[in-house]
Amino acid sequence: MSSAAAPVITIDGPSGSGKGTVARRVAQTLGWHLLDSGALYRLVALASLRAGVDATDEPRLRELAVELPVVFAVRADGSEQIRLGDQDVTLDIRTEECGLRASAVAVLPAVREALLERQRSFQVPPGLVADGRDMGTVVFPAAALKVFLTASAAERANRRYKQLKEKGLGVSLAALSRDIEDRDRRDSERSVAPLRPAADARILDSSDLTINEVSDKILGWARQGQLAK
Ligand SMILES: Nc1ncnc2c1ncn2[C@@H]1O[C@H](COP(=O)(O)OP(=O)(O)O)[C@@H](O)[C@H]1O
Ligand SMILES: Nc1ccn([C@H]2C[C@H](O)[C@@H](COP(=O)(O)OP(=O)(O)O)O2)c(=O)n1
Repeated sequence: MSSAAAPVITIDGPSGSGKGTVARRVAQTLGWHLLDSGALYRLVALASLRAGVDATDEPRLRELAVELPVVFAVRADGSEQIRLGDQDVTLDIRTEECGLRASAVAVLPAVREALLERQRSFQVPPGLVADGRDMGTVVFPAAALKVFLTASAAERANRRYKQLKEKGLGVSLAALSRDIEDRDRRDSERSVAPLRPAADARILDSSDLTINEVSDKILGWARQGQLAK
């Protein structure tokens, strides 16, 4: 099978809707590859913060995105590790500071363009599950199954609050709710690749569903579409 023929499932949606968690589960169940596209934007954000590059300096940010020395690795205990050069940045990219900066650099067309081919290179057999904002609309418009995962803003803020606390990254719920609102607005209102469902996406509201229920629903759609047994 050529790599272009490898099937893709896209899961797009706003922050805290559960995309990353569910994409990982679906990929594991199917034995497919995983693309956490948000991690790439977060890595550009972190690299820019560390290099003292301004969030509006499009030419320098583009360079950082082109050069990004990222390695998605698995540790001996099976956990995932994200490296930037020889530095383990798995946790550093998950802070709200990095999320907000990622949302800011993601507005810039040159940054998005610089990351496009890198994202498409993940489409290899036996298949790919890709999560982000524009996976179904821009990066993989021919994906076999497109899901747009949502949840109420309050539920998403609560989830993110618990998640960051578990990781030892302290933040107040009120500040987090504001950050999520800001990010929702910026991600949805930008002119290039805004956050919105593809015309052929299935919309799934996870506010009252467990992680298992969401994963099973998507796997059911994959089976209906003959993508899985
Ligand atoms: N359906 C769900 N019900 C309850 N918690 C969830 C659900 N989906 C995800 N979560 C939790 O919410 C947090 C954010 O999920 P994550 O997958 O990182 O969201 P996203 O990638 O959309 O930002 C994680 O701690 C995850 O375990
Ligand atoms: N495909 C993507 C993925 C992320 N982004 C931008 C917009 C998001 O606010 C940031 C961070 O994305 P990420 O998916 O890691 O964020 P959440 O886990 O949903 O909070 O990057 C994007 O513009 N396009």
